[in-house]
Amino acid sequence: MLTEIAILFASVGILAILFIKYKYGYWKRRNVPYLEPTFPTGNNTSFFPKGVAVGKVTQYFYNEFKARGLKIGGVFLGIDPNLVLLDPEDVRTILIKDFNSFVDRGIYMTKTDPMTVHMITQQGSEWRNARVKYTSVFSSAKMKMMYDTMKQCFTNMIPTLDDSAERKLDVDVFETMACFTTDSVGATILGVECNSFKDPDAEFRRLGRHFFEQFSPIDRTRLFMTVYFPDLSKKLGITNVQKEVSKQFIKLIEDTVEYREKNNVSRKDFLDMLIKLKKSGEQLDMDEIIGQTFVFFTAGFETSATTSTMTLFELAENKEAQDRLREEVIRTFEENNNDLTYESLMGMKYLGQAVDEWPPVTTFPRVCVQDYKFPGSDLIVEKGTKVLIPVLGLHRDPDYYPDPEKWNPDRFGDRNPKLPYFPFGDGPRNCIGSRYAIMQIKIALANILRNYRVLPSPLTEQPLEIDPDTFVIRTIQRVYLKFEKIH
Ligand code: HEM
Repeated sequence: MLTEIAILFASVGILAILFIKYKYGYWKRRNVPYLEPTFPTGNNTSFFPKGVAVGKVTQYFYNEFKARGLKIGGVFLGIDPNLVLLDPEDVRTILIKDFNSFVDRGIYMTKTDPMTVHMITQQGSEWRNARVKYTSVFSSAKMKMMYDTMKQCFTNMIPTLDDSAERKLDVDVFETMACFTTDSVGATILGVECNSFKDPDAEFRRLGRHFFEQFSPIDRTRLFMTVYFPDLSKKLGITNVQKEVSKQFIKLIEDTVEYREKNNVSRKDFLDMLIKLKKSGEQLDMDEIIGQTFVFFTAGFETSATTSTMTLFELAENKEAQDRLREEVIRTFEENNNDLTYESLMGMKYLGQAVDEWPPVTTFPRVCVQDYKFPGSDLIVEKGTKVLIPVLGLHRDPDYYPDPEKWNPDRFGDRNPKLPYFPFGDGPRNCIGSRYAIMQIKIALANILRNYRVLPSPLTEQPLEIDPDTFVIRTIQRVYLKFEKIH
């Protein structure tokens, strides 16, 4: 009996090794230059990624292939082959012109958890229907409608910054920006007052922190499985959202929708628009409301908080740029009767350039949905192949952006549109929330600069390094700054 069990194990082991070897032979068989993978993570360097997708490692892929003079290269994430595109023209072609062959992202979702099913992960016609439905929710008219609410949320930050300025405290900038973006997203999307500044343990801030920063060994194992073995994970119904986060968020949304429907409450927020869509006969059930509001909440606060944090850090290090930006802000306020309208905020040129210098996303993927031949090449990309856009690699390539590590908003003064720049993706599946994000970041930066001088803090350990495990750029070290009130 023991011998038979040993033979069974040995056979399964040998079959598994042969299967993995076969999978790792994919790019060789297709004659595509590739990086040698190692089981189980393939070419990813991060064993326990903290999120849904790979991150900084894509810059390494980009640099490796670029050093070999290549325009495309093959890598493996887990055992799945991924094609890395280096040529900005190829990137634009698949995102825009030949979008129909690359509609999906292939980011993990499972129907067993509604929190994982939303616009980022939806595929094919399901995604198309959602995109049509929600495009109007993000129109510039709707942004203007939310502008005052967002501006109001900024005032929540003032007592904290005033107090820190008076007591000369070092401020944890990401935490402060995340409290603002959480309040703002909570108010404009869910119509709730999050009170993140008043209560450090406020429910929504706690949820956001939990989702992006706190992973138990079980959560990490789930993330490992869903990133490296998505097909098996799907069969097993494994979710990549922490159970506690799911439970709390679902309850919050269900209770709010039920309350509003029962009491006929109408508000100027996204949830209200979704409830109205549901009432108007659109196909929209509670699971969909949960998934979409969850992605608006998570995509809405973390990325904007990162860009705001890093821009403030750079401004503290570059006094001249800070003074120049403050001058523009004060002039704009003065020209508008000491107020800041939506139009005047969006019209500030140097502010726009400063924000453009810190795009927070490292990469985004596409999946080939029908066999595709690249123009001017013999390569046929097979249906089902994942394609990685190495955004960080492209944005920090000195051939396009000289001295790329130096923060220099002037490089966006008269940017050549041919240069690769994909902070919000591109084409029909670009970021639906880009207007919202820019408005939110600009409100924070303009109002801070008008009221405070931002200074470096000795508590920030430099040089700052990007955490390799995250998909949105996060520094390993916390960023602290000092704020000095301008009277
Ligand atoms: C600085 C802030 C932000 C950045 C840098 C950012 C970046 C991105 C990127 C790179 C993509 C993928 C685009 C592609 O595949 O072509 C994306 C998609 C998306 N983003 Fe954002 N985003 C930001 C803020 C927001 C906000 C505020 C929201 C919503 C409130 C949002 C909602 C979404 C959604 C729903 C998608 C999926 C769109 C689709 O598949 O149709 N994002 N974002």
